[in-house]
Amino acid sequence: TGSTQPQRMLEAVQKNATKGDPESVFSAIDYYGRHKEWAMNVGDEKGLILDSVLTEVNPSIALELGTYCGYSTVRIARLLSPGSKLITVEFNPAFAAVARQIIAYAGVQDKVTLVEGPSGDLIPKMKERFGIKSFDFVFLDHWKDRYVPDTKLLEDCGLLRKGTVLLADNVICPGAPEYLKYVRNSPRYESRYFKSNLEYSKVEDGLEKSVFLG
Ligand SMILES: Nc1ncnc2c1ncn2[C@@H]1O[C@H](/C=C/CNC(=O)c2cc([N+](=O)[O-])cc(O)c2O)[C@@H](O)[C@H]1O
Ligand SMILES: [Mg+2]
Repeated sequence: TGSTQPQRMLEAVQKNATKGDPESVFSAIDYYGRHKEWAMNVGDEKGLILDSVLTEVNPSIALELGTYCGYSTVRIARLLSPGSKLITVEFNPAFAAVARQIIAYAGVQDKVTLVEGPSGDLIPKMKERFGIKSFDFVFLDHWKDRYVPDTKLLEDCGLLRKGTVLLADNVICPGAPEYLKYVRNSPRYESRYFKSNLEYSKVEDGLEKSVFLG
């Protein structure tokens, strides 16, 4: 009955997931996205790649651009070590409101700070507002034409350090061609493509993992 897709996803979580169990929350969203109504979550297949990169990096401070309903927020937060934090940025208040409820339902709210507003405005304020020196991990999953400007902004604001890992969703579908050119041609990044499929579909998509070299 929810009027928007995020609201319908929240209902699916409340109906099918177990409170405090992050795995059941993102599994309920995957079930919904695969069997009820396609949704732009990173999903279960690419989610396994996200999980493995996260486990390898084990970030103390992580950033997510584009919360949407909080699927990847929950997926990331569940793997963070005690004391580690994820800052997630979302400029649509309605989506942010749903994401907060999904994050809370999963029980990962203590690890997550959801900041409402456009990434372009918020990134320059990260240091002063959150006392961050630099990010260990960044997940890019917002509008695809913002990947390059926001990556440059993160560089210019000194928010990347030698070894920071950027992981970008959808570099094939819908595609982020300028971003691929940027990170693959820059001597400041060591980039690698992880081939997969678009969420809940057979279309090719993948994640680009780029390590900032300083
Ligand atoms: N500058 C900004 N600052 C803060 N929040 C921002 C933002 N730009 C966008 N957002 C938010 O991030 C989400 C957008 C995701 C775009 N993904 C997509 O368009 C997308 C599309 C497909 N697809 O069409 O197959 C598949 C996918 O996995 C996708 O992520 C929305 O929640 C939007 O409100
Ligand atoms: Mg995506």
